[in-house]
Amino acid sequence: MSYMPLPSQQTLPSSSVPQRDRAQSVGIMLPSSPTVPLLPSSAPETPSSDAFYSSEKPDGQHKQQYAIGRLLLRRLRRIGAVLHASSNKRIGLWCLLLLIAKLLGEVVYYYAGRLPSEFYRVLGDRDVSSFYPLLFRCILVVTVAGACHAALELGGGLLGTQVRQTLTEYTHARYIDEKTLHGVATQGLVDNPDQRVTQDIERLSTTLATVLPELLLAPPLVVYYTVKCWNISGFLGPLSIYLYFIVGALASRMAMPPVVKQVYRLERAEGDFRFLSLRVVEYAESIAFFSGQQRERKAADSSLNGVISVQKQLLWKQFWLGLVTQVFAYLGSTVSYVIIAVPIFLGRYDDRSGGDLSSVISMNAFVSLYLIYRFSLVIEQAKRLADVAGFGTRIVQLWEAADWLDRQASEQAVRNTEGKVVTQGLCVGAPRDGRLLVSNLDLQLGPGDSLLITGPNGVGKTSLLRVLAGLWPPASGTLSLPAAAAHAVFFLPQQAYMVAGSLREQLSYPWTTSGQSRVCSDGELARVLALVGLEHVPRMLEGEGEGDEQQRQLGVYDRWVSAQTWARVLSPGERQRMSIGRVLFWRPTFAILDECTSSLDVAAEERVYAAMQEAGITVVSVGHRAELQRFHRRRLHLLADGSHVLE
Ligand SMILES: Nc1ncnc2c1ncn2[C@@H]1O[C@H](COP(=O)(O)OP(=O)(O)OP(=O)(O)O)[C@@H](O)[C@H]1O
Repeated sequence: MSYMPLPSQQTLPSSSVPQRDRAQSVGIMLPSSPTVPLLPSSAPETPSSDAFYSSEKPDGQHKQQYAIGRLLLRRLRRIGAVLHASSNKRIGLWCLLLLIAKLLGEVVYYYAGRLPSEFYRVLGDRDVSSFYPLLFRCILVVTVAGACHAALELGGGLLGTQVRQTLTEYTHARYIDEKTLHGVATQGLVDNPDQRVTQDIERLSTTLATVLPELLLAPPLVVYYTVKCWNISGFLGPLSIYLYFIVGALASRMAMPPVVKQVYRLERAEGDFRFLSLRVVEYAESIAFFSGQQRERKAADSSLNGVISVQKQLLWKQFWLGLVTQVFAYLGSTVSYVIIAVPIFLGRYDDRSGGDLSSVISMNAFVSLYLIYRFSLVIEQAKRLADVAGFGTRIVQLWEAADWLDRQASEQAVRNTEGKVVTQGLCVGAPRDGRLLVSNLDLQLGPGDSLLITGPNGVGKTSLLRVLAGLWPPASGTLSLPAAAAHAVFFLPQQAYMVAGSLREQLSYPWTTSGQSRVCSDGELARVLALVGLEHVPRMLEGEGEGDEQQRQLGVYDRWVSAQTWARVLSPGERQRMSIGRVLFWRPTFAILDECTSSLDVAAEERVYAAMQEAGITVVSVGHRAELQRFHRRRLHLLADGSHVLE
């Protein structure tokens, strides 16, 4: 037996403050305590992104603004790199087709733009013989323009879906993995991750599909029309248009950052609002028992008010941005008059008269207006770019949280081939306030060394299990886990998780471990169900899917059942038994059980523990009942000051 007294309120000496700053700087939300080294030393050095989202001015420093701009660019570049590296070749194909349609559309638009001046000339000269061919050309041009427009819409939509699929699959691969899902959920690294995956990626993809062709096509068209404009009015024309563009771009650049921040804040507020609505449904019974409807209604209204208020602020920020872009769009036509006026007042067309002069003026006006239009289109993209920046930031933050957790994972767990759980000087800290929960734990558990962890509420039992399961990093010390952990260690939380699927899938969840699936007979499943006292469940499912011919043809173990139905028809105790059934099905070397029998009566608890013992599974349990001790060879008692007693 070892006993390690420690002074109370002890905290861990650590170098976590700069690490925390660095993680927050990439937009990962971390607990405020500076004492627990949750962050890796290799986190990237970036400016504080808090300034990026909040409405407060980032100290008014240009340097910081510049750094935030660089951070934003880096994040957008990362999205570009993911799309570029993707095996989804259709993205490139749709991009190319979209560009071709856009280019064709521009050529047709150019010809359509010349038609009025030609009509002026033909009508001015009363030239009937030229009128009909011109009319025919007009119909042809309009038809091709319509086809190009429809093709652009289709191409844009298809490109958007391909981009969405690629980014979502990449995000799934980064987010739904061994560590990230749990880390993001329990450490609250980013807000509303579900919304980032489902909504933000969709919005980013749709907006990107609209913005990309405009921006890609802008440079060659601008060069082409600059040359044309130069021919009409000399260098003064393009010069005044370029000046107009530079002032417009600078003005919209100034109005854009507040919109980006606000888009980000609105997404967050929307996510919180949706989360609240989901919770009301999930906890409908608790709310009904407490008669808490009034309070829930108030909370829902208040969350809605939050969303509306941020939405209004966004509308105002967009108003200023819209004002700049629209004023510049309209100013463009005024600039075009100046450009047309210059050669006229210089007397360049003095030899022309009547219809001829008006057709030349109309043609020149079109060329200069078109150049201005191209530039104002670029300025107008500012609003969409602000959306891209806001959504993109939220998506990449999730990837950055995954990167950060990956680095933690690679630093924390060593694997051993002896199939043991070994800790040396292991310290566990509370994530939020940095309190030391467990200190200097030296433990060696081999197969058969079952351990019961006890201690008062909130002392750190679950936190220790998370560290032992390799889900959380230790604050300090070393941890060695059996190799091929997925097969060797099973972790059961207190709240049983019911998946959507058949009884076979429910019991054999997660269907594969260490990349291997297990084929099992109905008889084997019935045996496992009997061990945990759920032999009645197949009978309960006999009526399932009655109206569905396909379902009825399936055996009772294979009928599909929704997750809601599972949660509704099984009591909390039955759900816990089902979850223990999975352990008996997979027979891992170690099962780490976090009060996962809390809803079972004493007899049922003893029955499942006996079954696990018989199956040769070594259990590491957290539990409060004294009866549990006889199923464990060792006991670890945690004390509130971070010390422990190991027997
Ligand atoms: N995800 C988290 N984020 C921040 N703080 C946490 C988190 N999980 C646990 N804590 C804090 O760490 C401390 C230990 O919690 P833990 O759940 O490990 O206690 P426990 O001994 O398992 O409690 P109980 O007996 O009630 O289950 C608590 O003060 C808790 O508030």
